[in-house]
Amino acid sequence: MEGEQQPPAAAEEPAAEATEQPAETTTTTIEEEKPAAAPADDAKPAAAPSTSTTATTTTTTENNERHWDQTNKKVVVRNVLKFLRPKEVTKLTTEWLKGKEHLNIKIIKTKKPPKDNWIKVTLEDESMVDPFIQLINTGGEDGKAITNARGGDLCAKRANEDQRGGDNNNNNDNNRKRKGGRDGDNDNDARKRAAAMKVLTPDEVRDAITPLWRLPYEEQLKVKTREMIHKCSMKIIKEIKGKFRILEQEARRGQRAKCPKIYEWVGERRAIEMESVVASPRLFEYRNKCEFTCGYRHSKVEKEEVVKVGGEDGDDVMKSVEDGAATDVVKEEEVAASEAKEEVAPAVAEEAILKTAAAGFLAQGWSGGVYLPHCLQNMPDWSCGLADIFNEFLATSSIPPYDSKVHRGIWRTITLRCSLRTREIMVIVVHAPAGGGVGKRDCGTDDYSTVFESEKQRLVDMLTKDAIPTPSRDIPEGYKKEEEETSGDIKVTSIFFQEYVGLSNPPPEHPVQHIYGKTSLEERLGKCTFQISPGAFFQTNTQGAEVLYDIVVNRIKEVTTNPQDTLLVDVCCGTGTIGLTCLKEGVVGKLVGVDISEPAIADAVVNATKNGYTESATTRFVANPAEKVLPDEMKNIPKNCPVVAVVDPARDGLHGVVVRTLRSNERIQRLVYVSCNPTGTLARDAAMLCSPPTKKYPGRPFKPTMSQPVDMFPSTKHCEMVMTFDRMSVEEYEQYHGKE
Ligand SMILES: C[S@@+](CC[C@H](N)C(=O)[O-])C[C@H]1O[C@@H](n2cnc3c(N)ncnc32)[C@H](O)[C@@H]1O
Repeated sequence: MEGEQQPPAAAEEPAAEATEQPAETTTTTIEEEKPAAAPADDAKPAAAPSTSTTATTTTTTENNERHWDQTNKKVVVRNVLKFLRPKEVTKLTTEWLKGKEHLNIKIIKTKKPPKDNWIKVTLEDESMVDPFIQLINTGGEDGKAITNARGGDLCAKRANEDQRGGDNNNNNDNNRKRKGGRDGDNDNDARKRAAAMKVLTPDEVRDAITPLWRLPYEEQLKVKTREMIHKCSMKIIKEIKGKFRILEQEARRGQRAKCPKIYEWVGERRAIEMESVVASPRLFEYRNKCEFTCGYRHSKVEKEEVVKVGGEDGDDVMKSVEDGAATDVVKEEEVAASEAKEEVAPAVAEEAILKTAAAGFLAQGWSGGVYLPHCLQNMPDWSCGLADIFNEFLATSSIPPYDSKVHRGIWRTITLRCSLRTREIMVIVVHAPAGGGVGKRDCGTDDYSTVFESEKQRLVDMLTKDAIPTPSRDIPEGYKKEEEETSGDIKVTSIFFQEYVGLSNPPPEHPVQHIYGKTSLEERLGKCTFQISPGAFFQTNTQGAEVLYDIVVNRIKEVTTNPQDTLLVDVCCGTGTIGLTCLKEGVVGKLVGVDISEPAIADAVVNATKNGYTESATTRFVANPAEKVLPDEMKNIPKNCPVVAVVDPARDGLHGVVVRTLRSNERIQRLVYVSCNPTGTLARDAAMLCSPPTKKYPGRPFKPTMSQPVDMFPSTKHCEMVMTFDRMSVEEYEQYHGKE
């Protein structure tokens, strides 16, 4: 997430600026090379079948394996050349296997970041991993080495043993060599580790997670408005001008007939007028979803209270003399034995830091341990109260937290979702298999199968037996307790466990195991009620979402002269929130929603009925990637039906096919783009929507006509944007491009 720096699992949260997408291609077998598929993110769920009826969600772990991450089938091959195109990557990997058909190795996917010299290869089956590694590292039976185009040796390793291309095992030999290469590097590493081991003060935690917290709210809004002007509207104009320049160059080279004159609006001083950021109705405790990482909390201990216990290999293990609570500390060292040697540099060990199993935020990366949410103004009391329960549980659990560096341990993340309006709380506990994470030891010391079920039950009891405790908060001055709209106890009403072996976070449709209470959360937003399943997206600031959706409703209302007959195409519709709100507000009469997430679409189908839309002619929800189904969905809309569109993609923005479809369907005169990444992917997509037509992006261009930022995350740098695009008129278009 951008400013807020929630732990990594928050799929819908703003994260770092969009980075260059690695080239990822899918091939089938070595004999039969299929054309490269569209780039897709590793973490993206597989395509779901198109459906207009209720999409059922698997709520058991029976089929877990089907969905599990393919970590065990992934190999990282290093020392390939940089800057290979997807086609070249496919060609290269096919060449590796040429003449080796008898080895029966099948590559199903490759991933190659353009600027790196490694390729991550996914094999069809785990049994192919060792022969493949052997082939790359030692050559074929003919003894012919497999090299890169310059004759350099390639080096293959299992992805879960490789640091940069796979994960984070610091014991990587290559790494050692690199680190040991220069003394200065070692010093730097030690310094970095020492800095990482520093225990942050509450102010420093707030600086890391809510970096604008020191500014009065009015100032925060000004900072965000300026950021939107410079990094969103000016960036879009720069990108559009860049596209004109490319067209000019192509025309000069004779690659196109002519280049149109630059559109007048693009050259204007304030080509995209940016409105001031609309304030969030709640400034504090606004989050309805909190995600905690399980790990170890670091706290300084008085030196007199600590004896250093020399581990077998001289490991620095600290033990509290006072209460004899060494077990947790020692346990962690056990779980991350090899890592601990690297982690605790001698200078650092002197600092006497006690580590206690806990859940919270990684305010300074994994090495710095987890920090409690109690000092953060945006965290509601209920989430801190639940964190207290989790911390009591973890500190007394015989099962350790997961260590993502060595992929060992069990408890991974905890997601809490709450509706203050219905007083319901949903808890989702993500854990590695009870038998051990992917980095488990052969000796079985990571196997917690015998105690896992009883520990699960103990946690459920702790979460549901009594009222949520009132946490003791450490909030700075100026914090005003928000007034609640409803009263009464807030209770944990549903609990899920989710087993996951992958290295990152589970995709939305990864199966969950329902353990307690209701199977979904109910939230009220505007005039609608929504069911939310564990894997479905929902805006994390409920009152902020009402402001956001109001703006969208008004932008749509402005152009629907005949609302009852108008159809809204809601791309990335989630649980149907925007579309159903528009129906309820009477600004459109029909709705087609598309979302890649099956659980979200299953919710959307229920939500349509919940809010009074039972007719299939009124609502249709499709569970599939928009790039796959939108072209046909658009074709199926009756010719005489007026259409408006809203898109609300995740941080990686719209797929090129979606931009092309929206752009080329000139019956869409207005497009409302809701973006959680206005300085990144919105700028990119806006330029593709507004530039002169090309073969790839045909159709009269759009123009941005209103840009309304909305603050959904006070105290953080993040900002949501509603940008309205209107189709350029035929007359204006002809001024630049002549008559068709
Ligand atoms: C920011 S959320 C918006 C959801 C909804 N509009 C709302 O406000 O609750 C982005 C949504 O995009 C969906 N998504 C991600 N990739 C997609 C794709 N390729 N096609 C369709 N939907 C996608 C996610 O599942 C998620 O529900």
